[in-house]
Amino acid sequence: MDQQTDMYNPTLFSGHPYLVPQSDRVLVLLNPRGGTGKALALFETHIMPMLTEANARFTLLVTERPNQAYEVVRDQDLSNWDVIAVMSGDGLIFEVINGLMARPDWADAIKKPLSVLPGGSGNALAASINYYSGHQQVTGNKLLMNCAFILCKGQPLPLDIVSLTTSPGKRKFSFLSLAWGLISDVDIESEKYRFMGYARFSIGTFVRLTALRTYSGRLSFLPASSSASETANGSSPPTDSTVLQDQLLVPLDQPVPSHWQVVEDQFVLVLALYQSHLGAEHFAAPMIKGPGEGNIHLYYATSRISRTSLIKLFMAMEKGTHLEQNIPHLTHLPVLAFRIEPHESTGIMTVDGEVIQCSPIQGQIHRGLGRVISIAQGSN
Ligand SMILES: Nc1ncnc2c1ncn2[C@@H]1O[C@H](COP(=O)(O)OP(=O)(O)OP(=O)(O)O)[C@@H](O)[C@H]1O
Repeated sequence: MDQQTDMYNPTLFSGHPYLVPQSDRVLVLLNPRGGTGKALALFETHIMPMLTEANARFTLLVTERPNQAYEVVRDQDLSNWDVIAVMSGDGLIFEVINGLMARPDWADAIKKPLSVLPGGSGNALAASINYYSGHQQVTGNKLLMNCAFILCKGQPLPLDIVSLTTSPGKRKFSFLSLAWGLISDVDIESEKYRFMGYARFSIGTFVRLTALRTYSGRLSFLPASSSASETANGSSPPTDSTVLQDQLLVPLDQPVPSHWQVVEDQFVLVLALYQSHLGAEHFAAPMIKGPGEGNIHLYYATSRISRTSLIKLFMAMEKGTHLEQNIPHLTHLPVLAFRIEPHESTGIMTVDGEVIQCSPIQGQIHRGLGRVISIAQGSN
């Protein structure tokens, strides 16, 4: 579908019947402060008419503070809802996934279909779902309309989730990325240009490239070409089902298993990405064709990379052609698990665009643990 419109117009979708089952009950969680702060108005003018047309019953919950969405999905009876739609940037989706994983019945709860309606400045999952569903790369209201159409016409597909550990018992569940160095610096330092919307990332990249930083540390990873069923210590995975088991990992205070690869260097950037888009115009992993393929795409650049190469990288990333450029000192490989051990605690690390403390962290992918509404290629 390559139709795009700024305004809701039901006739545009004639021939594509709305498939939201009439009985579907949708909980819409909306962050009114996301992006340029227009999410609520856009919901009323663009999304509500589509949901009404689709006979979907929805309840709108406008969040009033950080962490509210986390608490709602952690504490509420989810049987009231068939779909949880999140109209926000990636930050609120992160809250929802972590709220679902904090429930005693997490294994069932995480299967609740999510739907993404872009309403923030970082809309990477929305852009990825838009791509998987066969749409052209678009931004702003066009992306929003495509995602609303996907909510109405799509189906729940498996969503990969990466379990991240920073210290014993301290876990986060991530649907998008772990970044250290240039990419997280730009993401966070450009917050002050939030009023510019998505342009904040271009300005932030330019500013950071003029004063490039390097970070010293150790990066370890388990290439995807290794046997996925192999556990970290060769034994059977633990059977305790009260928590999600990371059978590929050993505790952070122990050396990584001997079949992992280790790189010790000065890094300009490290990025572990598990969706196609890092932002609406950052087509960073074009090889990912669906939300549940089961690989982490690991990129890293060492301090030997030139500024010219970095500019080339970011420019080509807009169209997803960066891997065709053979950029020196940039490595890409699919992995199942990784560990990052910064030598210093200075620097910015982000999980799904949210800042975390810069300290040792490791993660492994759980293929198709969650579910997200998308349109599988070949199914429409
Ligand atoms: N009413 C609110 N006021 C302030 N913050 C809120 C509110 N509701 C949710 N939040 C918080 O705002 C954070 C960022 O939201 P979101 O990701 O939706 O927008 P964004 O513009 O893309 O921001 P970012 O680029 O920082 O991810 C979320 O982590 C959430 O906790």
